[in-house]
Amino acid sequence: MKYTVMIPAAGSGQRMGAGYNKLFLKLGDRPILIHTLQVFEDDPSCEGIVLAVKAEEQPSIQEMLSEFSITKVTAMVEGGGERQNSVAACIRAYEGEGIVLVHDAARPFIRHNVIAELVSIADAHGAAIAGVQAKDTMKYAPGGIVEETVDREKLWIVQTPQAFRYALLREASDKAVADGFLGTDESMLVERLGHPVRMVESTYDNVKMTTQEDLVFGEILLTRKR
Ligand SMILES: Nc1ccn([C@@H]2O[C@H](COP(=O)(O)OP(=O)(O)OP(=O)(O)O)[C@@H](O)[C@H]2O)c(=O)n1
Ligand SMILES: C[C@](O)(CO)[C@H](O)COP(=O)(O)O
Repeated sequence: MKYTVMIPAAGSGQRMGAGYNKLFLKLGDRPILIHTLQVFEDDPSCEGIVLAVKAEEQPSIQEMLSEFSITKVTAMVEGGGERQNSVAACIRAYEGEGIVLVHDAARPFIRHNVIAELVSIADAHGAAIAGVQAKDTMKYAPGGIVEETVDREKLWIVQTPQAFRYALLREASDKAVADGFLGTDESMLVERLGHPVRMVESTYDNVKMTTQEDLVFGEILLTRKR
């Protein structure tokens, strides 16, 4: 089953503390961004990549794509102030149909089998998102005061990719914009429509490169990948 992937890459990497977009940081011999794009470049089911970038970073990213022979980027759009704005720009720029995935550029270790399962479930049911089951005890503690220990058997730590029938995602994104609603993932926007979203078991190494510690884990994962 073919799909198109939308990849938001227009963040600032504040929590990484590099002083510039963390996607330019190298893992091994290439930038984080290239590791992530390569997964989809190598996937014969991926028909195209829609990339959201900062306007001022477009020239250097274009050079990076050429240097590493990433050929599947069909559109590069300007991102926005929030992740959701960047994803919305990708959604608006896409003129296709069928199944689309949204995947954080900061998650370079996504596996092909998880992608394939997400696409299959989204094709059958409209919406499917990657996640892993919580491993630690989870508590609800507003203001730092424990109110409830939540049954962790029912809790998932949500990741990307998040896969959707394009028409559903477009409707959800447009409604969120119209309502001024800001979510932290695309699933929230689809949930607001009342459409069921299915979890797909991902892997604990599908880590979002967010803070310095994640880079250490990423270098270890790279050695395992070789
Ligand atoms: N306005 C934004 C914010 C984030 N992203 C992208 O969304 C993904 C997940 O966001 P996050 O990990 O939070 O990246 P940053 O926003 O760069 O990190 P921070 O919050 O630490 O600044 C990243 O690939 C990031 O580039 C984006 O395209 N546009
Ligand atoms: C979309 C996401 O990766 C799912 O866990 C997460 O919500 C992104 O959060 P961020 O703060 O924008 O990195």
